[in-house]
Amino acid sequence: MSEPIAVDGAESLPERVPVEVAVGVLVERDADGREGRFLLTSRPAGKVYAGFWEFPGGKLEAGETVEQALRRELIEEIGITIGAVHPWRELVMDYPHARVRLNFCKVFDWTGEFEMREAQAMAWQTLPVEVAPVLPGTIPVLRWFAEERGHAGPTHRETPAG
Ligand SMILES: Nc1nc2c([nH]c(=O)n2[C@@H]2O[C@H](COP(=O)(O)OP(=O)(O)OP(=O)(O)O)[C@@H](O)[C@H]2O)c(=O)[nH]1
Repeated sequence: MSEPIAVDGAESLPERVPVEVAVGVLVERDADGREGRFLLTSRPAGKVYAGFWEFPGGKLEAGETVEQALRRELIEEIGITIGAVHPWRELVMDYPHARVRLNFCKVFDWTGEFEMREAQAMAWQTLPVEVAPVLPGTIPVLRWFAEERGHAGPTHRETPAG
């Protein structure tokens, strides 16, 4: 797996055991199976990085697998029941507040109505992402999308438009 990515302020901290996080990358596909828009949600008020855009998900609870945590989090946070979970990539991020291992899973099928149960916002996006700012841990995912899709140029903006 790749080296951890450190956010400013985290470098001097001692080695920490990562907290496991299940992250859902919900992607729309067309009739030919080509991937299109993906879902970002904003972090709720009161959490670290409030207002930053990320992929929905959250920490594993004791005894849970990534898939179980993802199913639970997506019902709890955005009100949908997901179908098959496709493990995609892993990334360790060192934040000042925590070291996390992000277990990104693609999801192409879900049922239910989207309901932002933590008063977040949601946005279906393509590259380059229009919403800003995005969470540091989201930026590598946008790069992976760019590689998969042959997208050249910026993947996101640093500050909101306007
Ligand atoms: N959900 C999610 N978390 C991410 C992403 N990228 C990323 O670095 N993270 C980090 O992973 C951790 C996830 O924790 P969280 O606060 O969302 O999890 P949770 O819902 O279980 O939180 P809680 O402990 O407040 O109940 C945070 O440190 C967050 O900054 C992402 O794309 N999605």
